Amino acid sequence: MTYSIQSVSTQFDQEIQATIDGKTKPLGALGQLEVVAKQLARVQATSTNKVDRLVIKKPQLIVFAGDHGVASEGVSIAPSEVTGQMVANFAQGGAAINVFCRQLGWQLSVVDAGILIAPEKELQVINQRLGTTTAPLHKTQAMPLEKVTQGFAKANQLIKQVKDKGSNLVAFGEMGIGNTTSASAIMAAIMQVCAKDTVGKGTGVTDEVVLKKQQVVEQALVLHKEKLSDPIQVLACLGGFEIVQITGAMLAAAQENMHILVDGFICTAAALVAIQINPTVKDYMIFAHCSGEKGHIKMLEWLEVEPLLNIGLRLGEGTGAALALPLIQASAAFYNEMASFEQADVADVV
Ligand SMILES: Cc1cc2ncn([C@H]3O[C@H](COP(=O)(O)O)[C@@H](O)[C@H]3O)c2cc1C
Ligand SMILES: O=C(O)c1cccnc1
Repeated sequence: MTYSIQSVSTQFDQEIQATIDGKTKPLGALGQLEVVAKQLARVQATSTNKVDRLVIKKPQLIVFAGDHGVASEGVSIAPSEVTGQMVANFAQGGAAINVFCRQLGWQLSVVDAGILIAPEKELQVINQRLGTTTAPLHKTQAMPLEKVTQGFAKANQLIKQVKDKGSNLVAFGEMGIGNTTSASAIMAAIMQVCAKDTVGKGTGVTDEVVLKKQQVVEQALVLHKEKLSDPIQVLACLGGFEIVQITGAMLAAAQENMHILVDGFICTAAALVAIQINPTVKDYMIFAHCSGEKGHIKMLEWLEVEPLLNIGLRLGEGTGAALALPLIQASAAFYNEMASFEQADVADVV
């Protein structure tokens, strides 16, 4: 699958910076909100050729769920069944992500990307199943290559629908017991670092289990060594059905000129792969937070990006992304609504 992602417009950079600097505040005093405002303006100018007003329309959060064969190695505090149980919880409105979406005005969709226990028919879960679970990544490929292509196609369609409904900002969350092991393996493969630097406690496993996770990841990296220079193969060998679809959805969202809000460790692993596939996608990404999961800060440093929040979240589900939305809205609001020195008749300090 190839993506045609436009480089974001830089032709209005001077005008954007002048607008930001002209507001009634000391230069740079709104910190990262100014960085986000500039990024929003660049992305929006790419399709509108205008930078006079920024809009955040119908923010949409999508949680993708997938089960992982590696979970049977005991790499999590929970068994695989919990993935399906949490999917039902999402559909019934009881999870952390539901609470924050209700509080903050996100539209929330839940996607079954391939889980062991399929949700009851009456539950509102979008069926984009690529299977029931991946294979254990340290013993064989997690999935055949075709599943990656299929997953990208499904994600693409979903993003088109979201765009058609009028959204210009999409965030992703994930649910999948064992997926910090998969994400750690992806991180190690792409950043070319060893398992020791990528594996953390996930749901909160003991130090003994962390060692077991490291061994599993090391074994997977050795097993698939020949294939890991290709990002699509990285997904097939080490990924999960939810991670595949998040990667595809990020690329599709950039192609649709939408803002992408990246959540924690697992979603950033998907972002790493997406950037390998098409580096331009990065211009559309805003990094919501720095997770408490050990490897996340290293991923963010490697990407040379600054997350908006650092409040020790280590949950996933898209919770960090959900909580960062008000900051993005604040960035657009100050850009649109703050008076300039001239308008307010304040002596210009610039
Ligand atoms: C009840 C429960 C709710 C969750 N919500 C998100 N996760 C998070 O934990 C999992 C990753 O950690 P690990 O690799 O250690 O399994 C993912 O499902 C992630 O979304 C949860 C985990 C549990 C147990
Ligand atoms: O940062 C995350 O996304 C995360 C960390 C631990 C467990 N689940 C998700």
